[in-house]
Amino acid sequence: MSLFDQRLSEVHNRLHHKDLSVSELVDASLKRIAETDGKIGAFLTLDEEGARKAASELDSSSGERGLLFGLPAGIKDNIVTEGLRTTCASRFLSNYDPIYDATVVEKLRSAQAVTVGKLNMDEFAMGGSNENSSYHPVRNPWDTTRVPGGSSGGSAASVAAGQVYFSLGSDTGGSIRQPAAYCGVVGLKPTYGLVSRFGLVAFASSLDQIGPITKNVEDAAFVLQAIAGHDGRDSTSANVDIPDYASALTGDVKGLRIAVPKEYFGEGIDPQVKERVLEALKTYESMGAVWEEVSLPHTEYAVATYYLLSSSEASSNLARFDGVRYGVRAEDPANLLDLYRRSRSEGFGPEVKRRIMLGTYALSSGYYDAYYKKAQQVRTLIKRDFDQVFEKYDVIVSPTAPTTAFRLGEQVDDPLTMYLNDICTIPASLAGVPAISIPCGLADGLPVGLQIMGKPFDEATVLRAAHAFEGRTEFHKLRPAL
Ligand SMILES: NC(=O)C[C@H](N)C(=O)O
Repeated sequence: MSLFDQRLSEVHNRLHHKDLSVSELVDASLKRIAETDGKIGAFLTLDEEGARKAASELDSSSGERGLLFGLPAGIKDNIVTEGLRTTCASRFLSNYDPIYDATVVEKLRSAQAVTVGKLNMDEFAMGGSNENSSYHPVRNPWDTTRVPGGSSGGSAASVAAGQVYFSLGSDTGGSIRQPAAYCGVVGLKPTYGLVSRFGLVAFASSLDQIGPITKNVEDAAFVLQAIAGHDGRDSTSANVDIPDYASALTGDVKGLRIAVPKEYFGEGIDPQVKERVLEALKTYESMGAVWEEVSLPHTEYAVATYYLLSSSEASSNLARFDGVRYGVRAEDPANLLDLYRRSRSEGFGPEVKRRIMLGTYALSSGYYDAYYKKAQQVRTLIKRDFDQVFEKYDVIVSPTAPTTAFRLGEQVDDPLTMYLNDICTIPASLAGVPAISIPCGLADGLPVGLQIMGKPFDEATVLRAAHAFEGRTEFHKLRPAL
């Protein structure tokens, strides 16, 4: 068993008894990356020197230990790290070394985790396969001819490949959960506002959330504990009490009321994926939970609503990349307009350009009411569907993605098919509610993800339900043969 397959409590126990050092943990991470990343491509930047230095400082430190003491972590490359290159997997930011740390990075440091590097992703988090990285694609550790999902593909693949103990990803419409499902790991998108977005390069500000990717639910609870909380530097950060998530993991789901929305089991859902999810519901039944079919009637509009709103917000957020303030500047511009035009044409990849154009169109006068405003109204209807179901039920369960990981190249020229992969994850994003993906079995040797959605700020119940399932099953222990 690899060091990173041990539970956090075991690792901490060994560190405490000096049977293991932080330097050994970091060396194990760097060695595994050196051995496997040629095949996977999860990392864009490694910080070997910084990680080794942090490890030796922790080894010689005394006093109370942080929650994530000594654990090697990878960070998605759209979360800024002081002095450590942060590219968002874009050519535009190929020379960007931030002058500050994101709040989550500060929080990881104060919890004493060790950052080993920055993880590959779809450019500016736009994509569901990681093929939109301007540098190189990520490959799925279960089958390197397949995609790891996206946009946090590097974050999910690095945990699945045992390169790091945990990682951080970001989720706008499924970018933590779908890659976690494809790579057979745990991925949690918190309630909008629970985790600070300060220092997350904005894609769609009303949807973006940072969250953990881990090998098991208990670790997800610990990482969430470390990164959640109010931050005055993010105006959308919620000022709520943060419960002790680990103490919610009781293993007990007796009487838990599970809603199963029929719209998530229709056309386009792979029969084997459906089968695994129905088996998971039987497992819940055997533990004393009760489930019933419900309807979330506006589900069919979710994908269109999301791509209108997220592209509109992206077109506005990405206006800051103009070759003047950030990023690579076009050579020898004839005038200011030429500078803008060529810097943006050369800096952004095709998918980012597509979204900027879609979003600019949706926001332009004359079309605003028909597209952007209408989409905002539909978003409210989708949110209401959730509110109504949560009046009677504690959680909503569905597949995380309609299929398992597809092959590289299979959908890259077909943006619409690519967008439809988000059908199960987007509604929770639009409603702003928490959702986790956990492994629930294999289909033709590839991992299937189970999605559990919860009430706003009720991560504790989501984690409890996910953890109880893990206690009854062995799926989270399956590892790819790399
Ligand atoms: N960013 C996300 O959450 C993933 C989604 N597939 C998108 O491209 O927008």
